Amino acid sequence: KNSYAASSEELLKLLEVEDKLVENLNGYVETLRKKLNILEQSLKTMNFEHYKMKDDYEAYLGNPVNSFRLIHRLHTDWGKWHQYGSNIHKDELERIEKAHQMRKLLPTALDLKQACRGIDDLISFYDLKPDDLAVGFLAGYSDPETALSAHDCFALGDFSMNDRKDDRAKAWLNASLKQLNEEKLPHKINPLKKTSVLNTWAVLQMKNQELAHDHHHFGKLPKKADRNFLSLWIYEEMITKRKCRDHFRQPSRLHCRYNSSTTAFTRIAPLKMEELSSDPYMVIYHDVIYESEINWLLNTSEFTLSQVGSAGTRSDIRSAKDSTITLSKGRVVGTLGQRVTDMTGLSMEMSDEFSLINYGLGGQYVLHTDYHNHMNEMRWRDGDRIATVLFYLGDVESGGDTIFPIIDVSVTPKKGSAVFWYNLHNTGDMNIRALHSGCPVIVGSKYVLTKWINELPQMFSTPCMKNAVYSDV
Ligand SMILES: O=C(O)CCC(=O)C(=O)O
Ligand SMILES: [Fe+2]
Repeated sequence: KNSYAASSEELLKLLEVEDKLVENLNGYVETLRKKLNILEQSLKTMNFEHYKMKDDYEAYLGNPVNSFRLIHRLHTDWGKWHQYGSNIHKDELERIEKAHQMRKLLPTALDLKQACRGIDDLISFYDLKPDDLAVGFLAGYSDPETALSAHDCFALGDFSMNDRKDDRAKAWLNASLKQLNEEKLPHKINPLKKTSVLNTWAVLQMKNQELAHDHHHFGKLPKKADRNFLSLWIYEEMITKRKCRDHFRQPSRLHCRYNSSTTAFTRIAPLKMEELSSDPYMVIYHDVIYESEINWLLNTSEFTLSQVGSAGTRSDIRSAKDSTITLSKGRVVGTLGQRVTDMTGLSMEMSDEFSLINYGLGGQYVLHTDYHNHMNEMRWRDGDRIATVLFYLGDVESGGDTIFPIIDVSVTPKKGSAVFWYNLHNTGDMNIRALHSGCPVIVGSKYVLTKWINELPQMFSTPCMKNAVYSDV
């Protein structure tokens, strides 16, 4: 048997095959529709009698003719219904048999592979984008009629993955998810499950990290971490050690207690907190934001697609979808501002507005520090970000930890928790140990709410230690 993908002659034959299949399925649907019509008719008749009787069955049965009819129809009609239902029409059977016969004319797995290879070559040779193909944009022409289905994209993603083109595979999987969300005519008999796509994604993600582990970049890097190279170096180290992947949430070296001392509020309603690090000072609060507040945040905010904000640039590697929003209005925002004060003992004056970030599949926040480290008059005028509070608005199925690679702390998003840490030393110097990153989301989506706290209004409430020991890396 010839390969279908190879020539247009062969493809023409396939068109004929499809013609016949469509004709056959049409006939099958027609036969079933006739059957359905008959059944609907009988149902009407039988319902009519049945409900007439139920209206007032004493009156109904008081009439001997009705009693006779009841017995008669139960004896004959209902028995016939069973017979009719179990009797598969000859035409029906023939249609199924024909579809079965035609299976041997259908393309095989090998044909599909060759077709995938064809598309893949097009992409390689002409530098096309899977995203463009997915929506029917090809070589300058846009035709929604030729858009690929979620299933198509998934098949191409699977092919690219087996062909070791991981970036391309990810692009296809993304396109597949997008089509899944937008599909107007989803396939009822052979539906594509979202979890299948997500699982393949997860496999890909893990494979990537395996590869990163195999390349020992270490040798090429400066032995003594030069300040300028620090970021790069740590980043490499992070990948190599697969910190994101290992869920090595450190058991708390310090201790867990209730915070009942920061403000008057916490004295009445202590917050559950867990200390993660003393340099920089870092704690997690549990159950610190209510379900109702989370719902308000997620339902009221309009997500605008944009790159993750000023503190860190978004990864070039990939980031499926993320969005930031500034929340400046609303009662909940005021309440949450007060909550942050209760947690930190810090004033919210001059701080950035809350920022809501949503990460989709593979979404990440590359290694960064939250401070600006302006070393001129801007610092005295605008202040720097002394501390950060990061609320987790939901759980993440897999991935998405916030990691602090220098101090080996990793925080797994947990709905209702918040992590608080200092970015600056008491001296006002930046603390490089607060370097952090949002790991790529593997499965699920991640919502966080960030408050970057300004140093200036804290002037009189935080201790000033002029000659503090500079505890760098
Ligand atoms: O999403 C995360 O885990 C990190 C977010 C972050 O670093 C920030 O908002 O500054
Ligand atoms: Fe950050």
